[in-house]
Amino acid sequence: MIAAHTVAQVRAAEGRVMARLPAGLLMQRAAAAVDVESARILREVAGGVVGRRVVVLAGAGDNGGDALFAAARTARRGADVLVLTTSGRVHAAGAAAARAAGARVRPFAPEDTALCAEADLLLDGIAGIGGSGGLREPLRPLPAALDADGGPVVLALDLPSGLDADAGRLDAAVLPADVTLTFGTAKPCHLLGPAARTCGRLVVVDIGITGELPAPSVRRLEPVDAARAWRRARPEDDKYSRGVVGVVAGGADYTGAAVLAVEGAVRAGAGMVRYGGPAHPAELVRHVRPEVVVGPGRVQAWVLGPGVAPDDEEQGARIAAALASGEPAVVDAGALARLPEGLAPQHVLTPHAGELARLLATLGRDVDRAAVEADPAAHAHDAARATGATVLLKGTVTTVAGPGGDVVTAASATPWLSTAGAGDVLAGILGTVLAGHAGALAADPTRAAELAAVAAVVHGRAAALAAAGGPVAARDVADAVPAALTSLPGW
Ligand SMILES: NC(=O)C1=CN([C@@H]2O[C@H](COP(=O)(O)OP(=O)(O)OC[C@H]3O[C@@H](n4cnc5c(N)ncnc54)[C@H](O)[C@@H]3O)[C@@H](O)[C@H]2O)[C@@H](O)CC1
Ligand SMILES: Nc1ncnc2c1ncn2[C@@H]1O[C@H](COP(=O)(O)OP(=O)(O)O)[C@@H](O)[C@H]1O
Ligand SMILES: [K+]
Repeated sequence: MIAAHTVAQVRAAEGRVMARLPAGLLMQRAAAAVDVESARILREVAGGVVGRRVVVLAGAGDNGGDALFAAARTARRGADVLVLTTSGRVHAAGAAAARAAGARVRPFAPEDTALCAEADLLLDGIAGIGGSGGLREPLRPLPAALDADGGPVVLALDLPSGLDADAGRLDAAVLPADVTLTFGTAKPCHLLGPAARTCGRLVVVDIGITGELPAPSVRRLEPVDAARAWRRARPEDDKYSRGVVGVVAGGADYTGAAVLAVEGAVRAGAGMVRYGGPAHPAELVRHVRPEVVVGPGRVQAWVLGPGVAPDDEEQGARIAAALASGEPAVVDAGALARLPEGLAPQHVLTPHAGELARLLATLGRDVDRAAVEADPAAHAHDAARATGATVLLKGTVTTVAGPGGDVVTAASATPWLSTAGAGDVLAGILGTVLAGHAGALAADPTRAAELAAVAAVVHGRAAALAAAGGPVAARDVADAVPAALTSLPGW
């Protein structure tokens, strides 16, 4: 898991640690890590450190201070270091250290854009967690100038300048990084889309504040977390204790969605899958999966809505009854258009951006698909708070928001997963995860957010395995789930 903390949480933790340490020690730890990474990058891309061109952009705050002390260390290794200050103010001790080590230090001028583009390595110490409002003039043209092939490796200190540390938004000019070294803990911008895409490879540097940090406000689940959370079959299990998934999916028009949701649930290891729906998809489901039981009975978790038409009264009644039962449920596609009052955290809504925009519009919000894609976490959160349910928003980064404010993400495994029916398979996988943890969810329904992200991690890994770098069909994603599970580190 990668844990991310807000600016307020980081500042509080840093304050407590700094009160007991000599002044400036945390900054030296940050600068030392930047220097080591800089040297590693220079050896990799320029074959060495001595004489290699390093341009350091240093802003007015402590982010600039980190950059200046890092510049001093890298200059002492023999690199050719030019520090360009981007504000009238500069960290005085840092600037003195850089100069004493042989770095040149002067203000940034618009024509320096070309110098930046020619460097082997560009350190971004313009602004960190104190930044706001995007890149300012005269730095705004810089990202476009660096975009060309053969430009420098950009190493961001703490975060790419221009990002708001606490948000996934990307609505202002940002200097995208190839590598981001973040200090103490990740920040929400590193994990939330679309901002996360500008961070490159993320490295969290231990500067000694971990013990003072509270529970993270945003988490990214990794494959090893999915392995830990996945319920294994136990010797004492029977099919009921392993979890029965009830699938209400498909109808006269969309029969395939029923098959795919069922496939997802079966392949993820449900003890039993019960299917509820009209005769035609039911026959198809039985044909593809003879192990499925058609008709009502006890279930531990539901998968509701894939392929259900808005005017399908028969399926609508099954969905309403399932939601009224209070059992954990995946609420997908057609079921999203008929949400009752009184949803709870064990109900996991699984919209894509367009569906979430429609859902929020029914709640009186003035949002469209583009607005959701511009800030997925904020909109998922809004829907979770307004409905009382957990919301898993699909997309490049899968973003799960609980009604209590927690956010859990799963990074994309392959963009080939954006294919018709992939969401139906995810719904089935998640149904099995919820059914397998029905007892834990009864005790603490807020665990649904983490479990939803677990399902997304496994779905993504199955897609990556099945795709093997190329296209993949939804059905193949379901088929790859067992192999995806056994390939998890720590399985
Ligand atoms: N607080 C601490 O204990 C530590 C902080 N560290 C560093 O300090 C940073 C936070 O330092 P500060 O609180 O001084 O804040 P920052 O250095 O992140 O930014 C504040 C300064 O940048 C200017 N600024 C804000 N937005 C800008 C923008 N969009 N473009 C250009 N300039 C902008 C502001 O006018 C202000 O002077 C962290 O991100 C991290 O890099 C590290 O040294 C580790 C320890
Ligand atoms: N660019 C992308 N990169 C990675 N995964 C994606 C991307 N776009 C969508 N996905 C994933 O693909 C799946 C598509 O689901 P969905 O839109 O519901 O499709 P359908 O309704 O056709 O089944 C989701 O799991 C989503 O997270
Ligand atoms: K920065």
